[in-house]
Amino acid sequence: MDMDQLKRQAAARALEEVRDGMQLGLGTGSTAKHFVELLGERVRAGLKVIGVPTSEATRADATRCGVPLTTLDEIDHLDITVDGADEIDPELNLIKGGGGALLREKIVAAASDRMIVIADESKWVQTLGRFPLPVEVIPFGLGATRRAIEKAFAQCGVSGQMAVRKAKDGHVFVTDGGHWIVDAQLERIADPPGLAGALSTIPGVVEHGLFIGLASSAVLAGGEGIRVIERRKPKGD
Ligand SMILES: O=C(CO)[C@H](O)[C@H](O)COP(=O)(O)O
Repeated sequence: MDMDQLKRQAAARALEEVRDGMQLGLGTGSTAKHFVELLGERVRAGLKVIGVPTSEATRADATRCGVPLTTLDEIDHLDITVDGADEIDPELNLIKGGGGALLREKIVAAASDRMIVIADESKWVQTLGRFPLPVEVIPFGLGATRRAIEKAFAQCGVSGQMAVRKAKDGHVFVTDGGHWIVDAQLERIADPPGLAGALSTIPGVVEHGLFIGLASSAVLAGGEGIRVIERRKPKGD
């Protein structure tokens, strides 16, 4: 079975948790796109749900698939967010933002009663960090922000190359919020909550790709079948 089929299987498993009347956060990326497509099939068959997309790309996909959309200004909470991830550790800490949507993804996940992460098994790691950590930054004062990020890394015992993300056309990648992303090649993040806290205090950092205490469960599809890992601590701890 190829990777794309595994992603679709994980998405299909998460769809089993969706009930009539639910308000859903819709993630971004190739795995989340499978979820949106499968959800669209159910909506066309009569399921009543409403979704909040985490990116303009997902908004376009959901609209094409016939999934009705709303915003976090119109509704006061979400029942479930289903989203992919770049890395998932055994505490269900995540690295996200490979697709550049980390800011909206984190806002939507934090507004949800449950976040279900869907992925193929390759995203499961013992320690986060092999995937470059995305840090969303304000272009103004980037030099100062980069120095502050380096200082935060040093305080947390990590270091590595940082690079401003480029789009396929070679220009700087600009997020849906109009910001830039610095990708940091850290290799091994021993204390994800500590690093998340340190990055959050830097003025030019809008958000970072460490999702701590947000995922309720992870659905991992692999050659041996599907594994569902539930978070041990309650959400927010
Ligand atoms: O965080 C994300 C986008 O910002 C994605 O969820 C993450 O990059 C995983 O993407 P894919 O399902 O394509 O592997």
